[in-house]
Amino acid sequence: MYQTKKVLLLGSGELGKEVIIEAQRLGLETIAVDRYEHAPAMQVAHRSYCVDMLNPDKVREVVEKEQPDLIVPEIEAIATSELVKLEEEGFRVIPTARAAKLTMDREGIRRLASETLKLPTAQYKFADTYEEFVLGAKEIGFPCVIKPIMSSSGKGQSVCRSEEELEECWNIAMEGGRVQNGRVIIEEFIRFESEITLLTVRAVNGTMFCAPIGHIQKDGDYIESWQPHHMTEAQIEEAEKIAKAITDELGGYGIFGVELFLAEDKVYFSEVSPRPHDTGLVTLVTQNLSEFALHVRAILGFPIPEITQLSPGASRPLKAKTEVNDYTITGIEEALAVPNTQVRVFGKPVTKVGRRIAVALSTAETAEQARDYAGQALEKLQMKEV
Ligand SMILES: Nc1ncnc2c1ncn2[C@@H]1O[C@H](COP(=O)(O)OP(=O)(O)OP(=O)(O)O)[C@@H](O)[C@H]1O
Ligand SMILES: NCC(=O)N[C@@H]1O[C@H](COP(=O)([O-])[O-])[C@@H](O)[C@H]1O
Ligand SMILES: [Mg+2]
Repeated sequence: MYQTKKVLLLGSGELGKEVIIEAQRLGLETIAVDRYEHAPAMQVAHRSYCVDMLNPDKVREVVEKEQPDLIVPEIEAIATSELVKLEEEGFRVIPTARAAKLTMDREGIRRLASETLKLPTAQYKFADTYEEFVLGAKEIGFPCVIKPIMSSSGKGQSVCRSEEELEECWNIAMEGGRVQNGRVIIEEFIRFESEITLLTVRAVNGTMFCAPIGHIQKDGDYIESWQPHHMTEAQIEEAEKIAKAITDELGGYGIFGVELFLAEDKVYFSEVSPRPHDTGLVTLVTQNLSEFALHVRAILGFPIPEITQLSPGASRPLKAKTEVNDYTITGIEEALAVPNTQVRVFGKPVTKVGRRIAVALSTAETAEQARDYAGQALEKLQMKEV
């Protein structure tokens, strides 16, 4: 038998699926874990487990049974305090258990970025009860952005434009979080000109940055991303400075998605994923090493001599419009007739409104042209209930 390292992925969505594929390309043994059966990464891993990852005992049980060389968080909603304990016992958590814990909820990472590192962020307040929330929102002012402290892809997020909308925004947050815990963050609404993800990789040979990825978000979830995004020299310098500061603080090896808002006179830090980023799916077609390949190389302690952007590119996710149990995606053949275009189907077992189920990826001579191609491809793709 070929003897190799064992990677245990906590979270098995579309991003994890690509991580597993890259890990297998380097001969690793892969185990996928998630809260539901038939998750995308489970479909390509050697083995899988379906457990409640917010339950510390369940996380420990799988880790102790499998004895992985690397524990790789893929989603924020994990019992990260247990990861801290497992790390103390000698298991390796990517990038570090502290990074997973701090970014698990918006409070840990926001306080670290703003209060400890003094990075520029939107003003913010936290609230546990409706009364605190009302006071906090009035203090921040309208419009403000409300988010459950533990959620991602915009779940439970809303923009509150006036006092009349407070109750509705609170209810959205209570229903959308990944755990039933009332705490929310209230953020000042930043009128940015554009926003980017600066993929930053910490590897054995140092910290490197990918070309900036521009993106557009709707209801807190990305609907389009492209690379490169045009920035001034001063903006790039500021963005890299912020990304270096936050990733140095989090430490460990791996890729980080540093989310930044570009305003006329300022670059704001928004948040950071200590793992591959959804907007970075575009790197599957633009770079010599995708964000997934970079992550795997970095966590194994292998060198990354250079990150080269081979072509401008763009991505457009296909999001389900309804909640169904049996579905298919039509129009793949037509989408693939668009020049320089690929489609990745995630194979999620069921849909929910707004759930990402596939992505169109295109390259072209310019990011604008690539955006146009990816848009044409997306138009052809449709979720159909069967
Ligand atoms: N304070 C803010 N001001 C203006 N827009 C904001 C603010 N906070 C968030 N947004 C918008 O909402 C988007 C999603 O917010 P955020 O990244 O905090 O949510 P998320 O649920 O963590 O998303 P993901 O997991 O996909 O990164 C941002 O990319 C931005 O477009
Ligand atoms: N913004 C974070 C992000 O995109 N995470 C990706 O989405 C999956 C969850 O999707 P689901 O909610 O459809 O199961 C996660 O497992 C990860 O791959
Ligand atoms: Mg985000």
